[in-house]
Amino acid sequence: APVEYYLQQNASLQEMPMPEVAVASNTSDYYSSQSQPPGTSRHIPQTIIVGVRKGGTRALLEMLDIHPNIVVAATEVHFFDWDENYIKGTEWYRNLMPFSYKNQITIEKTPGYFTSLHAPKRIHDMNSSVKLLIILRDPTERVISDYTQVYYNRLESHKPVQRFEDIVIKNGVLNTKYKAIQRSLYDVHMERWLKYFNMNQIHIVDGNTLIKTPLKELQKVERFLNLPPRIVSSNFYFNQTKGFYCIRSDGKERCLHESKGRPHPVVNGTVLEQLYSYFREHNRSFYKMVNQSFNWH
Ligand SMILES: Nc1ncnc2c1ncn2[C@@H]1O[C@H](COP(=O)(O)OS(=O)(=O)O)[C@@H](OP(=O)(O)O)[C@H]1O
Repeated sequence: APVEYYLQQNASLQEMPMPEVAVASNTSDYYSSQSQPPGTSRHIPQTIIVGVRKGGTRALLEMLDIHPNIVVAATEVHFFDWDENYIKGTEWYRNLMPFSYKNQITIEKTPGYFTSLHAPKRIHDMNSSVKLLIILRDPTERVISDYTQVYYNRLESHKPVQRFEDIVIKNGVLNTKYKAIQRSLYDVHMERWLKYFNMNQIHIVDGNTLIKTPLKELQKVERFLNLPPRIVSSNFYFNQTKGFYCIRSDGKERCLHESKGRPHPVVNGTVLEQLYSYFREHNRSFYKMVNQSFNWH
């Protein structure tokens, strides 16, 4: 069956991400729950973070929220990938956006858009000049992160869990039908986006770099969005306990939710090699497509 077949099975409950919560009281969620400040209104997003799931989408959104010219939707909206939301129409979508001033851009993130069959066309139909942000990380690392999330979701709902290796290897060969593997075929998904959007409307954020040197990646995004540089190194501090950078903004410090940055299982070396070699060709084709290389295995 084609890749699309497996991706359409996305909605199975056990694979659903946990509902995301806003990390701090100074996010736009808090802002939008307030009464409408004079001179503001709700706008459909001029920029959308379309994925990828487990790429670092929440970190990217929260870090962009530092910028005074950016307001962000606090929750994942799933407008373009879930039919039951899409049929509610653009006004429904707009009403979920925070209030913004004229000099601010609205950003929402829904990681599921990247692998959705319908999202590219639907987003294009809404606004053909929208700017898209896609945050990607090493595809094998992304599979392990995806597995880890489902693992914890299942533990929390008292469902049985399987070892990573037992899902990924079936009858001695790589189980390429595993949805987490399908989601890491970046070239397959990117092809659909490029049917509707030019590369000059798309900016790819390196999720591995965002973890290590967030400022560097955010400055590139500021430039892509034609925003004045406002995000600075003092907006970040490394939290030793969490093992990740956290955010300092408006006199407050905040780290992402504990479900972000969870330890991954140690994966058998042979299995890792099988994954690396499976993705290698796809990565090469992706680099060509976007005219950009990444340090993936
Ligand atoms: N600063 C900071 N703090 C915490 N976590 C960070 C940060 N920057 C990037 N990341 C990485 O973000 C990964 C989660 O990605 P997403 O937010 O896209 O996940 S989701 O699809 O919305 O569930 C998450 O994946 P895991 O490490 O597997 O938990 C992190 O590696």
